[in-house]
Amino acid sequence: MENGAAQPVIVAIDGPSGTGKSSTSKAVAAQLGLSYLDTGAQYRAITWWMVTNGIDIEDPSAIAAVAGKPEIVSGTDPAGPTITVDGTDVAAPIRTQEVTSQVSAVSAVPEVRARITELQRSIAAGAERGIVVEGRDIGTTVLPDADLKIFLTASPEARAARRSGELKGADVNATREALVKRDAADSSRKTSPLAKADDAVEVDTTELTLPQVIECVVTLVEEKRAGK
Ligand SMILES: Nc1ncnc2c1ncn2[C@@H]1O[C@H](COP(=O)(O)OP(=O)(O)OP(=O)(O)O)[C@@H](O)[C@H]1O
Ligand SMILES: Nc1ccn([C@H]2C[C@H](O)[C@@H](COP(=O)(O)O)O2)c(=O)n1
Repeated sequence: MENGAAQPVIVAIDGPSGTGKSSTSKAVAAQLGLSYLDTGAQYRAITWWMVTNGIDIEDPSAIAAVAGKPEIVSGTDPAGPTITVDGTDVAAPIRTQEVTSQVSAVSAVPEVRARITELQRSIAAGAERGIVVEGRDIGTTVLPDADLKIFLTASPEARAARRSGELKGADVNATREALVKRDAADSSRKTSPLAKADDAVEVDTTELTLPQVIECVVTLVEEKRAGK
């Protein structure tokens, strides 16, 4: 631009569980001075609220009836992203096994998706310098006009090894089975399933280190900004 101010850039990063979306998105946003939004954390937060309030997760109509109740607030600083529900910091409880095992069922309910999608669009629209938004349906549904769409993949074996390392020695086979099951549920739901947008750039991270993936995505954003 003539005045030297960069146009805000919207980057959508989607992909299955454990492909490196959060680590990559946070680092890319920090490096480029952009905001960062973890949409999985928002679905986890609404799931935590449902569990805490005794809502029957097996009953989509019970979930739909209260989908508008919790107030979810996401802090978008990549150096310290935050998430609260009705003013309570839920960054830790949304990562429990109880929430992880139920989040696919809650996030499949159309009323939940409508609510969270609206929130995501309003956060992206308010990001003055631009934003990196990561999830499962960002390029296809939430921000179909994003400037750059990335779809990260990795073999289930690589993803399980990464996750079990993170979970300090959790059984790799059980971890692999759990993530493959969650991906199947997220890919097969009717409303905005996990999917690669037709115009997304696919990056297979199986054989790449995290710094290599970050460098690859930063380069793609810079090329986009330079109009290449
Ligand atoms: N290319 C890579 N090589 C090795 N480890 C990686 C790579 N990318 C990410 N990791 C590690 O894998 C783990 C999962 O990464 P991350 O949480 O970023 O994935 P994700 O796609 O956001 O997962 P989820 O969808 O389940 O939230 C982390 O411990 C992270 O440090
Ligand atoms: N855009 C999104 C983001 C996440 N979800 C659902 C499906 C995932 O299994 C779950 C947790 O996400 P994670 O923290 O593992 O990234 O949230 C979704 O449906 N759409």
